[in-house]
Amino acid sequence: MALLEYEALSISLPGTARPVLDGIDLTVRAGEVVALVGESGSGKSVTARAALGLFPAGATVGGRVRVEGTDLVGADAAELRTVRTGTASMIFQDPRAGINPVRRIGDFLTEPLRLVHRWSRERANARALELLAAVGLPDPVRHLRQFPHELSGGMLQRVMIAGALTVEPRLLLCDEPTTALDVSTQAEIMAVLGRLQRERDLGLLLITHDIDLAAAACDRIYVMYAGRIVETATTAELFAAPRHPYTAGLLGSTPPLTAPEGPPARLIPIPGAPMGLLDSAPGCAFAARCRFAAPGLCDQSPPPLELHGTALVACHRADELVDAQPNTLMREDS
Ligand SMILES: Nc1ncnc2c1ncn2[C@@H]1O[C@H](COP(=O)(O)OP(=O)(O)OP(=O)(O)O)[C@@H](O)[C@H]1O
Repeated sequence: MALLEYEALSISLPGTARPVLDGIDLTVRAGEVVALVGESGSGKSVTARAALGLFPAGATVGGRVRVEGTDLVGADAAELRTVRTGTASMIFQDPRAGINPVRRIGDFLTEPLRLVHRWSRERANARALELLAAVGLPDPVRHLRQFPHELSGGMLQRVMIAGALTVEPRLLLCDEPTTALDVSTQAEIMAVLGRLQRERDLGLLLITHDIDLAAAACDRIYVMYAGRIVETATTAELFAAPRHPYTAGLLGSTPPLTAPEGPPARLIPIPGAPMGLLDSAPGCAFAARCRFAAPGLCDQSPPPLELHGTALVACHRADELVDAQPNTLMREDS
């Protein structure tokens, strides 16, 4: 049984032209690190929140989201509580938005343990101290008494990671956990997450717009566009041979983490803009921005997510493009 499993999850909001999520299939196994990558507005955060049974107000929800077998679509209050206070935890982009500025760090870390799990103050404090040390904060005893404004953004994100781990979850959902931080702090936070994931054998779903960050941290990558998964493969396969033109576009529009030898690669932005919820297309949602779109095919019917080689790809032309090198797929002028 998968730790986290989405099966044809669809979410629609009233007054929109297309679903926020359209038939999402995604799996995270125990101890596995998986990324969900895509541009702003593609539906990554809505997908992550669904793993805690959090759906947008007024939404129509279809399909399944199972956490250790419990389906959160239509789950009752007791099932949701078990998942949210035990199995799964979430870390968000902005640590200051997730913590009460007038409560001490110690209260933030110990209250869930004392109020939900009925731990004694001593036991909860001991656990908080252990976790503050585990996330690499220098003075756990002092930090327990501090207020959020006394810590830097990077230190506070470590506190949020400690908070997410208080109940010993098996699944950690990380929604852009480093986007609000400077570059060197980003690397430190990713290192802390990686170490804790390995030590505790956590299943981890990393939500990010940064495909290089995903590659550095993850075993497998799902690429999302306009509410659909357009490609998924192991990180090595995806980077060696991206099969969807959007994946290739993402790879070509972000600077590589490590500089290759020779002159720096030219970065090529993906032309056009992502599709909003008020726009819809009868065919592939990426067709209007895709230099490989075939009139009469790609603009007519949505491509299904199908196995091409070892990757799942939603592109009508995936087989024709399979031999194209990533740089050919990305070049504007070839
Ligand atoms: N609660 C909500 N009510 C109405 N619309 C929503 C709600 N949550 C998300 N949306 C819309 O759903 C779409 C997907 O949003 P989502 O936050 O999942 O995107 P994202 O890929 O995480 O983008 P970003 O990286 O900018 O956060 C957006 O158009 C957003 O405006």
